[in-house]
Amino acid sequence: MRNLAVIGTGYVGLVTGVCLSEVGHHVVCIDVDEEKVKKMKSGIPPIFEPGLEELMIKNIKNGQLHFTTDYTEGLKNAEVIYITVGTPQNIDGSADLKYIKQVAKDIGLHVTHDVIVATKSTVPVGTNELVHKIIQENLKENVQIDIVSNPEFLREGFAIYDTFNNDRTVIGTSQDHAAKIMTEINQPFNVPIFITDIRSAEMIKYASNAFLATKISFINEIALICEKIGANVDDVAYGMGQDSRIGPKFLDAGIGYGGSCFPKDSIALVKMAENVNHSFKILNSVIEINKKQQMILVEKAKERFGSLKGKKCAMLGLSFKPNTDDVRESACIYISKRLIDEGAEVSAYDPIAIENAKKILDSKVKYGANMEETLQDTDFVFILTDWKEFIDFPLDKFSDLMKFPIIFDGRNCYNLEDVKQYPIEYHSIGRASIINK
Ligand SMILES: NC(=O)c1ccc[n+]([C@@H]2O[C@H](COP(=O)([O-])OP(=O)(O)OC[C@H]3O[C@@H](n4cnc5c(N)ncnc54)[C@H](O)[C@@H]3O)[C@@H](O)[C@H]2O)c1
Ligand SMILES: O=c1ccn([C@@H]2O[C@H](COP(=O)(O)OP(=O)(O)O[C@H]3O[C@H](CO)[C@@H](O)[C@H](O)[C@H]3O)[C@@H](O)[C@H]2O)c(=O)[nH]1
Repeated sequence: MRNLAVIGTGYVGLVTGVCLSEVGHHVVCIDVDEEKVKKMKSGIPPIFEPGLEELMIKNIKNGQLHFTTDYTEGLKNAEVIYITVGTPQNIDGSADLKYIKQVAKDIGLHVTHDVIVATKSTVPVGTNELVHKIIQENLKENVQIDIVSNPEFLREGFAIYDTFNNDRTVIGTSQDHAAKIMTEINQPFNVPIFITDIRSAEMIKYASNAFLATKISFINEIALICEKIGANVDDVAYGMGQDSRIGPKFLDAGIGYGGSCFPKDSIALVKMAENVNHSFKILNSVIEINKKQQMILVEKAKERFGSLKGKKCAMLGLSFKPNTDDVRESACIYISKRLIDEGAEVSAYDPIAIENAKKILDSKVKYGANMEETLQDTDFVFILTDWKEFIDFPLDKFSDLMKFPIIFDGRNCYNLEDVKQYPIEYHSIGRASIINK
């Protein structure tokens, strides 16, 4: 088993550190955020991720997992250093590499022995070469630095499961020695390993996210056509997904994709293509379709009511998808703003993301303690996230709590035949509306 350092403890860093310690490696996680490190040292994860806390506490207790803000201490024995810091967007949409560059400099300044540096952050093609250059420029000792691109494919909400059950691990390197060590470190996860060159590994990550985003925008366009021609997009997606060349996943029509990855990575890939004089037309359309799709419920509500001025809306679901408290690029940000601009009153509820939402949504948004309180006396509901709590909510309760239940479901949470049993007006995505008085 190896001594490893993980720099950055966001989703990727913390999950990576915890899972590597779980399979027996000795891991030190380094972060510049002192508050966060203090919390993690006492076993409190700064993010909500099913199963993470238990594994974290277990491995801290058995001495496999440590946290520090000190690079000297953190890198002292590391045979592999993982870089997992954020790569947010610049104003023009390209990837902002300021955290990556800072980390590369700090590795150069602190490392005193031969080491492999593996980048897990999503970085534009060529970045690992830049990381190598910055480390070399700052080295104080004559040591060997091997560079590896090791992109991360985990999904929030399934991060631990994905680490142990991923479809592939990608290792990009030109060094046989580095490929051998990285393969050995990853062996306990039992995930197929694909070794390639650094640039291809970097591109695999962006191309994968862009392709998944494309599937989502494609089915959302199909949904809009289904509504106009009287087909049911859920059945269409099911029928398409039966073809193994297409596959059933990522064909759920809805209010588009959000989160910390697809929106930023798709724009970053467009920019990367522009830098080599290629106009990435499909991906530009995917992004444009997604922006439009995020507003689809507002358009439906405006069509239904004429004006939203003075209307009371209950917004259910604030995280960008279920099983996470992450609200980064969640559709609720744009939808609530538009509702307020249209003069509507917005009450909102989410099982776990309210505190994060409060930090970014307009102060005019009011929050309910539960679904019942949020729905009380509202004119219409927007369902933005397919939380199990919403799917399981008894449909008759909508009529009990609302003046007259008008539901705009952005995630197709309910079966149309079930809805027909209740006095509910129901508008969903890519399916016929139900007007039951
Ligand atoms: N979130 C995901 O599900 C996911 C999945 C796959 C890939 N990625 C990619 O992984 C990268 C990280 O994403 P995230 O969501 O985990 O990031 P994040 O922004 O949530 O966390 C980054 C962490 O790095 C720390 N940090 C910043 N500068 C540092 C420094 N100089 N030294 C030490 N720590 C430092 C921050 O304090 C923070 O804790 C991004 O490139 C992202 O695109 C994310
Ligand atoms: O059929 C679908 C599938 C997803 N979504 C939406 O797409 C977004 C992203 O969902 P998901 O991919 O499950 O979440 P992430 O945690 O953002 O994971 C993506 O982004 C990560 C960061 O790069 C990658 O590591 C993962 O492989 C990739 O799935 C969410 O808003 C979902 O609601 C749909 O609208 N329809």
